[in-house]
Amino acid sequence: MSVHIGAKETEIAESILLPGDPLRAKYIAENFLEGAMLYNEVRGMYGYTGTYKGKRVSVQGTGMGIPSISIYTHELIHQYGVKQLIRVGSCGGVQQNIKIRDVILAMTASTDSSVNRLGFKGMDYAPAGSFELLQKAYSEAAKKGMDVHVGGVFTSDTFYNDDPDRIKLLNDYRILAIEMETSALYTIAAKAKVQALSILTVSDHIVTGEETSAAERQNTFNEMIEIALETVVH
Ligand SMILES: O=P(O)(O)O[C@H]1O[C@H](CO)[C@@H](O)[C@H]1O
Ligand SMILES: O=c1cc[nH]c(=O)[nH]1
Repeated sequence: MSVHIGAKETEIAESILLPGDPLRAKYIAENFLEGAMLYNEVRGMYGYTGTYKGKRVSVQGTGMGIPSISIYTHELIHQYGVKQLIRVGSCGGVQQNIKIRDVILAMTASTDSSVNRLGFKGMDYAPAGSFELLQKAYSEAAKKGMDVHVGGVFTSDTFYNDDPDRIKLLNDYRILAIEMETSALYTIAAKAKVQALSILTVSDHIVTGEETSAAERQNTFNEMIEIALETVVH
């Protein structure tokens, strides 16, 4: 057991999917994994281990924001020996060519969080996803005929932000979408020398205000989940 995860040492697989929402973890376990066993209920942050196409895979909710995902990834890597971490999250589209329901593979994650600056003695660090996982995810998506966007995302410490200049700035620098965890995931994984990737579904568009319905979200989340699981088994 770790401080926030109630699993025994051997109950978590080396490859894990990380949704922010614990109920998305339950949904993935119940609909995509065979023989899924619930290993964590501490704080309602569900974690399950099962198999996908014969390979042992876990799925763990991380909560929202950098502090929360940092706790779970730290414990998963350092106390449970997890080696491959794939976030399966939602995000807000920024560029005009990004449409709701699109899937994004996050190559890099810029951020307004000061966590990395504190750790890097005032210097800027460039959090990047695992090239191997990115390449596999891209090719698995292509095999399924799914169009995905690949590029930089922005990890924000705030969900509600009404500064209009911020969106223009992100747009000018070709940021594809905003979410709240990837910068921390990539930084923690890099230091621990393990692989990480964020696969994101656009749930709403920050500029146009378009939104998905709950049913639409579920179906498009399925595409992202399938890409993540195929990436893990190939
Ligand atoms: O859908 P998840 O994975 O939680 O991701 C996004 O949704 C939450 C905000 O609603 C933040 O955690 C953001 O990163
Ligand atoms: O706009 C959005 C949508 C999902 N997640 C975010 O962080 N922002």
